Amino acid sequence: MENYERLEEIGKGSYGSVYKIRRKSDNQILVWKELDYGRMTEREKSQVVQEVNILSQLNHPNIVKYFDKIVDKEQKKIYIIMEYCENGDMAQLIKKCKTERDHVAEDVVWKIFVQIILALKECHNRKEGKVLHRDLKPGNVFFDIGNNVKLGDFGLSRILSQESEYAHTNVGTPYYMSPEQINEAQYNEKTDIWSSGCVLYEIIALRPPFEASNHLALAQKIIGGKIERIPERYSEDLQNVIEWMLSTEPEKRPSVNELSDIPKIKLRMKERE
Ligand SMILES: CNC(=O)c1c(C)[nH]c(/C=C2\C(=O)Nc3ccc(Cl)cc32)c1C
Repeated sequence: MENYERLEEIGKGSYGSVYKIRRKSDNQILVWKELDYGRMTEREKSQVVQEVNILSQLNHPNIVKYFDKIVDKEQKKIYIIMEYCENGDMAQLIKKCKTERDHVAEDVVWKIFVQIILALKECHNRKEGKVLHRDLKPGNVFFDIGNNVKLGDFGLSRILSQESEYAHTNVGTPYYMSPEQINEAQYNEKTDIWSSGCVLYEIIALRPPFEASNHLALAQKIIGGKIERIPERYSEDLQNVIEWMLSTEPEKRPSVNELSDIPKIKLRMKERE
């Protein structure tokens, strides 16, 4: 703790607050997610261990970098130290576009989309067992100083060990919940594909693809599978990939590898190599 100076609170992650901090040794600006495990159930505690374990193993330019963790036994707090993303999260970008009645240019949408796919590829194609993020939403997609996309907050993530191909605990934010999660069926990496389709839709339409005033009506819309076309200014290509990702049946959704073969995505992935 003494190695860092805590600066202002900048956000609320799952289970705790995110603070901007300064590492005294080199004045590097980082963040820590402060978690009060004193009030956590055993399950929640093991989830935190899982989060730190997963984050420390994932090393990719489009996933927030994990640096260290500090456990304060007296205060019963754990601090997860990660990289600072100067330009905040995508929820703020969407809010800004809405207030300024502005739209995200199609080219920027593809750039963001490609980086989310690259981050998901790192998670889903991991040889030690695919990692499901499970809580993809605009509030968990961050931008660094260069506006590079950083997938963050693996607070609800899960490593799918080889044998158990499916997970079944029900978590995640209602808006972005997939049909299979609502049906309490089993789900796998295609659930992340669904929620990244929701995120992509929201960057474009500046609202989630499925909205309702209560969970039941929302669930009916999500299972109903009707999606309003994205604004006319955006291409058929974009509309088609979103519809593909938001297929009600998980098997019909593309994998990260199938998404990588879409010409407009393949092209931009090559540019980033
Ligand atoms: C108003 N808050 C912000 O603009 C903001 C900024 C400048 N950074 C953040 C958040 C993070 C940040 O900067 N790095 C992070 C690493 C992991 C997680 Cl879960 C969150 C962050 C936020 C929410």
